[in-house]
Amino acid sequence: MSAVKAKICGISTPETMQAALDAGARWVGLVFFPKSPRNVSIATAAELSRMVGTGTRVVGLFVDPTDDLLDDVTGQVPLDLIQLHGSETPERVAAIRARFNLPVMKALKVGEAADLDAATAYESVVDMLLFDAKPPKGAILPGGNGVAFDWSLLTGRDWQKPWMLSGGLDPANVADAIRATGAKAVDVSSGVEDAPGRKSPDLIRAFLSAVTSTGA
Ligand SMILES: O=C(O)c1ccccc1N[C@@H]1O[C@H](COP(=O)(O)O)[C@@H](O)[C@H]1O
Repeated sequence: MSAVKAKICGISTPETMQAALDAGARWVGLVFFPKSPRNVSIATAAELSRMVGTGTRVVGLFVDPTDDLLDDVTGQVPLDLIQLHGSETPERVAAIRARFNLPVMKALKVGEAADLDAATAYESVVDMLLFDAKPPKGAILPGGNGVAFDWSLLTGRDWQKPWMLSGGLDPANVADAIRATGAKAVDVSSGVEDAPGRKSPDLIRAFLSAVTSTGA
C-alpha cells in the first residue's frame, strides 16, 4: 500500500463519491464556491458526506468564505478539514480555525520560487499547506484549472507542517509528480473529469491506482 495519500476534490454525485471511497481516497473534497462547476448545495454535500466512513476525511473547499457561509455549512455537513483557496490572510485563517474548531489547509498559488516564501507566514496557523499552480490570466476560478506549476520549485524546500501537491495532476503524470517532489499527499480535480465539473469514476480509479503504484 502506497504511503502517499490522495484527495479527490469536487465530488458532486453519489456514484463518483463511491468510486473515490472504494478506490482508497484519503480525502474527498466538496466545493462551496458558486462560480465553480463543482459547486454543491449544502443539502447535496450533507447527503454525500453521509456515505463517508472511517478512514476517509471530508474536506470543505471555500474561497474567501464569510463566517455565515461557514456557519451554515459546518452546521449541516460534518467536515474534517476546511480548505481555504482564496486570498485569506494568515490572520483570517487563524480566526476561521479558532471559531470553527476544525483543522485548516491553506492553498498557496505557486508561479515562481518567491511564492513559496509566503508559506512561512501561514505555518503557525494551519494544519496543512497546499501548493497549487497560479491560475492562468483571466481565469474565473482561483484553483481547479488543471494547470501545473514547475515542480522543481519545491526541491530543497521544507515546511513545519504537512503539505499537499495539486495543480494539473492526472492519472498520467501523478507518479512523476510524486517522484519529482517527494509529496506525501496529492490533490486532483480537473484531471479526473471528462468534462468540467463531471468526475469520471474510471479516471478516479486510474488516478488512485497511479498514486498507489509509486509505492512511495
Ligand atoms: O475545483 C474547483 O472547482 C476549485 C474552485 C476554486 C478553488 C479551488 C478549486 N479546486 C482546487 O484546485 C486545485 C487544483 O485543481 P486541478 O486538479 O488543477 O483542477 C486542487 O487543490 C483543488 O482542490
